[in-house]
Amino acid sequence: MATLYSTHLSTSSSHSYSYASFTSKPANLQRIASISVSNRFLAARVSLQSQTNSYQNVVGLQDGAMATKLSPVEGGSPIKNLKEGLLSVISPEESKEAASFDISGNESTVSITVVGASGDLAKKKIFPALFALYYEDCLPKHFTIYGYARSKMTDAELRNMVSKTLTCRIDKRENCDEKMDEFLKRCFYHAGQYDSQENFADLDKKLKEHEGGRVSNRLFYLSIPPNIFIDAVKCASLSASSGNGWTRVIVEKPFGHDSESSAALTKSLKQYLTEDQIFRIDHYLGKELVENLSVLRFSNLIFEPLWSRQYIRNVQFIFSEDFGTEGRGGYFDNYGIIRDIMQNHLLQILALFAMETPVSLDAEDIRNEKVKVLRSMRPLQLENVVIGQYKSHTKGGITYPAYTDDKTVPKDSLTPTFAAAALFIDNARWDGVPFLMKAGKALHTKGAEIRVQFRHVPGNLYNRNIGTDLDRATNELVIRVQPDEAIYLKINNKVPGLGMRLDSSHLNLHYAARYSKEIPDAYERLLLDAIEGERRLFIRSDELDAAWSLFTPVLKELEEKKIIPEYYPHGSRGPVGAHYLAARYKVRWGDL
Ligand SMILES: NC(=O)C1=CN([C@@H]2O[C@H](COP(=O)(O)OP(=O)(O)OC[C@H]3O[C@@H](n4cnc5c(N)ncnc54)[C@H](OP(=O)(O)O)[C@@H]3O)[C@@H](O)[C@H]2O)C=CC1
Ligand SMILES: O=C1O[C@H](COP(=O)(O)O)[C@@H](O)[C@H](O)[C@H]1O
Repeated sequence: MATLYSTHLSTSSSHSYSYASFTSKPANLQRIASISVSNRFLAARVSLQSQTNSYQNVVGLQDGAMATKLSPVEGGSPIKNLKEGLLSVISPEESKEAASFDISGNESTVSITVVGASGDLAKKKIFPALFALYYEDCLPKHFTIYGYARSKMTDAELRNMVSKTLTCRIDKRENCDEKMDEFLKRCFYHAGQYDSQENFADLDKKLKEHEGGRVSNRLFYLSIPPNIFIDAVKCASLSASSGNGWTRVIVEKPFGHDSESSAALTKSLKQYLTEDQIFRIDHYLGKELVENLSVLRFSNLIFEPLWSRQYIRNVQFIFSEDFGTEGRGGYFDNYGIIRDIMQNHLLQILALFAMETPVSLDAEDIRNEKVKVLRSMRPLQLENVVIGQYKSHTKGGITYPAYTDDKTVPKDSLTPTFAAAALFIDNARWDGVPFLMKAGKALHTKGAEIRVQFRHVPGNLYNRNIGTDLDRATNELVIRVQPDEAIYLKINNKVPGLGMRLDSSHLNLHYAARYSKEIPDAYERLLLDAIEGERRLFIRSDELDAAWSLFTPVLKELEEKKIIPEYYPHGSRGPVGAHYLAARYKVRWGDL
């Protein structure tokens, strides 16, 4: 008889939930430590413990119903009987039921506490993402969501607040209202201070009531200002962590202000949590096109051979917003655009872009490669940075405010709302290739993209037809992260006709045209990963240290020397200094 040891998997196929089971228990197997199956990644990681050793193995799954034999495990002598292990995929109905059991066959539950539930991020992103996961049937059978903050609110008031931001997928909308009602019934609120163990102990009691004696797994999402992270972690960990399941904490950025404060934050967090329990979120890593970066590169033969200094002239990471810091000036003024966007979002994308092929898709293998890239980089030099700040601008009778018009920003603030930087990776693959970053608020457009500019064709036969501007004729690969996601490659082609005129065209993978399914929000992917214990898209502490080491010296220098930013009109293309910086490295920004 098959014994159930397992957990759930989620997928978009008809077999949306399944469990893994062994048809017979290998004789010398003491316990199955964990089986995490996710055919989001078409793989299962199986961890086993025998009397003397622990083993891990990753097995492939094919979409839909199938069974996979486990091959002998790595490390030490294989457990012979393990070959008898069989992963089987069952029907959605059976499996939804099975998903609520842990590996020992006990019923389990997940409690998600949004700490800072009254805030902007909770309303805008976290609750809508949790609802989207519920709507897509991705949350476990037994789950409860708690909002926690100091504001006084009843459950009904929280539900009312949350309901205003919930939406259903445009491409589905089936049973939308019904699903929203069901979801809201699973949301509760507990008012408390962030530094009160007593208040968290009260929360613990309420969570236990909902958990009803099942194995309790608890996820805390710290959606609060950074100065209260540690208080909240201390109280949650001492008074409200799970007694018999896992406890994980998602920590929002900023992870410190510089190398020293970041190290101090990590040290304090580790007084109460192990590194495995800390999920440092960078929501750019959850964006669909950022996820696709590795797929594009490592699953297509045509790109990887070109991915080096030999063929790539420069790489550009560009972020722009067409609005200012409205409403967040108080936070922003302490950080500035380099800390807000470059040191985390753009640098994380750069590391993924430039890393060597990881040994596997396992979180540690990927993070190992990313950290190597970061540690091979030269700390940013002052001469390789341009900073700007937006000033007021009147257009069409409307006056757009300056950054310093924000009441929460000091009138004499020098905080950059724009920055451009040139970075270098001193390794064999990327030696001498400029990696340019540009990020700004209150610019003329909103978007995020990666631009890869390839070298000129040597001895170009078509020089005459192209003219003198060789730059315009080089290939460029653009990964448009947002909005209107796309991956396109700029190539040269002949204009049809009897003459020989060259044109530049795009081979375009335009997501809206190619896929009818709505792209999930980054927070959905990351919340689901945290629930499933998948760490691939979260920042490890050594990555964080390496990232701060690159930016801390220049940030200090900018602040100590009180460097005046170049002022640019609200709604413009930003400071002209960014063009001089690029030109110094013979680069032209691709977004012009
Ligand atoms: N908003 C966004 O778009 C993004 C936010 N983040 C990060 O996410 C976290 C949450 O952001 P956001 O929701 O905007 O933050 P908020 O400023 O809205 O704060 C969240 C909640 O924390 C409580 N709070 C605020 N200030 C204090 C304080 N000084 N002392 C104690 N409690 C306080 C308030 O709840 P109450 O008074 O009810 O206790 C508030 O509702 C922050 O770390 C932020 O940097 C990251 C990316 C984007
Ligand atoms: O982390 C942050 O990101 C947002 C931009 O995120 P997006 O997903 O809307 O592109 C930015 O506005 C904010 O300043 C920053 O803290």
